[in-house]
Parts: sequence; structure tokens; C-alpha cells
Amino acid sequence: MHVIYGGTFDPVHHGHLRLAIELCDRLGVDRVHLLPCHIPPHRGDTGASAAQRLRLLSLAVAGEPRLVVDDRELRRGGASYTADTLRHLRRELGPETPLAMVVGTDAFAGFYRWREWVEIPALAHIVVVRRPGPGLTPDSAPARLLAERRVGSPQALHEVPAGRILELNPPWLDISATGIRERIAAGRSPRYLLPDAVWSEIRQLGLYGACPEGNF
Ligand SMILES: Nc1ncnc2c1ncn2[C@@H]1O[C@H](COP(=O)(O)OP(=O)(O)OP(=O)(O)O)[C@@H](O)[C@H]1O
Ligand SMILES: O=C(O)c1ccc[n+]([C@@H]2O[C@H](COP(=O)([O-])O)[C@@H](O)[C@H]2O)c1
Repeated sequence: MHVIYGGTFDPVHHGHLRLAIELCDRLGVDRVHLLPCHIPPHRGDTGASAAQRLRLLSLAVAGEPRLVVDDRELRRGGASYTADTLRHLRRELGPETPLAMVVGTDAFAGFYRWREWVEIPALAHIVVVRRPGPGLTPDSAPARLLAERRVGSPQALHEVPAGRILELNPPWLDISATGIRERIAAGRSPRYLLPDAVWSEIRQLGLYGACPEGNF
């Protein structure tokens, strides 16, 4: 099974990375493909450019063979619509290979606003990772989709190429990219929330208001 975990990763942090490793174990796959978006279709400007976010992500996964960066959305350019990405991947993988995309409950709650979202279950499975918080609104489109397509075990995803939804509840580290950007902009250290190599590069590039000569 081919597993993709997409995000803005502005910047990538230990919440993302820890989840990706948990996914390898829980889904029974050798690797998870981290897919940074080029232009996120649903939010304003990013703090770092797409090329910078890709660079930070590549530094974060260096030396970890289970985490692989897939830069196809940057190569494609424009707004990164997941349905387009899944179609490209489906063409590469062929019709039979199981393909799964991972989203947190926060992202899945807004799934019905994604472009061509009704096409997505025909292209891939969805793994919804529960995030502490309000969860899905009862009777919303994503909640109904989940109820119709929910399966109880990761094994069920390996059996067919697409169309099933699995909810997972791995430990969720309380880290957000927004919190990290705000911390850096306020002159405070984000150390240990993200890999040291990523933090060093952020300072080097002066991203998010970081001061290269700062003593934190
Ligand atoms: N702490 C976390 N642990 C695991 N997954 C996370 C965590 N934070 C976000 N995610 C998930 O990672 C994916 C990409 O998220 P994103 O790049 O937007 O990170 P973020 O920290 O939520 O960023 P921001 O604060 O800028 O919204 C989404 O599916 C999101 O649900
Ligand atoms: O295709 C869409 O319309 C769409 C709308 C919102 C989000 N997405 C994807 O969802 C993933 C998580 O987004 P985010 O904002 O939480 O980083 C990322 O891969 C986005 O490209 C996709």
C-alpha cells in the first residue's frame, strides 16, 4: 500500500514526524510519503516559500528511510488540489495498488470544501487521525462519509485499492506549526518542538522572523 501524508509543513515539526512513524507501524507499511503542498488551496500566504518548506522537510527526514518526501505538488506548481495529486499517483501506481491519504480530523472536517472531494474516495482510502478537540460535526458531510465507509482495521485497506476510511487514534503531540511560527516571531525558542536541523536552517534563512545571530 502507498501512503501519502500531505500538508503545508510551514514548518514541519515533531507532531508530523512522530505521526508518520506511528503510521508505518500501525498501517503495516515500510514507508510513508510526506507531500508538501505548493500553494495550499484553502489558506492565506505561507511563512516560508514552497522551496524552503521542502528544504526543511528534507532535512527533517534525512537518515530515516521510512519517511520519504514526495515533491510532486511543487513540480506541478499552482494550487495543490489533492484530487489532482491522487489522479497522478493513481496513474503511476496502476488501478490495483492500494493508495491511502492521511489527514487529521481538523483537515477532514473541512473535506467537503475540497475541490472535487466526491471523487476522492474512488481514488484512495482515507486515514483520519483523531486530533484532540471538537471532532466532526454530527451529520456533516465528512461525518456521513465516514459512517458509510468506515472500516475497523488497517488490514481492510490492503484488500482493495481505494474507497475505505480508517480512523486511528495514535498519541497526538500538542505541537502546531502556527504555535512554532508565533514563538519564533516573538523571539522565543521552538527547540525540541522540531528537529534541530530544521531549527538551524530556519535561523540560517531568517524564516518566520528568526534572527540568524539570535542566542536562542
Ligand atoms: N501535532 C500534530 N501531530 C500529528 N499531525 C498533525 C499535527 N499537527 C498537524 N497535523 C496534521 O498534519 C497535516 C498537515 O498539517 P499542517 O502542515 O497544516 O500542520 P499544522 O501544525 O496543523 O500547521 P498550522 O498550524 O500552520 O495549521 C494535517 O493533516 C494535520 O491534521
Ligand atoms: O484539494 C483541496 O481542495 C484541498 C483543500 C484543503 C487541503 N488540502 C490538502 O490537505 C492537506 C492538509 O492541509 P493543511 O492545510 O492542513 O496543511 C494538504 O495536503 C492540502 O493540500 C486539499
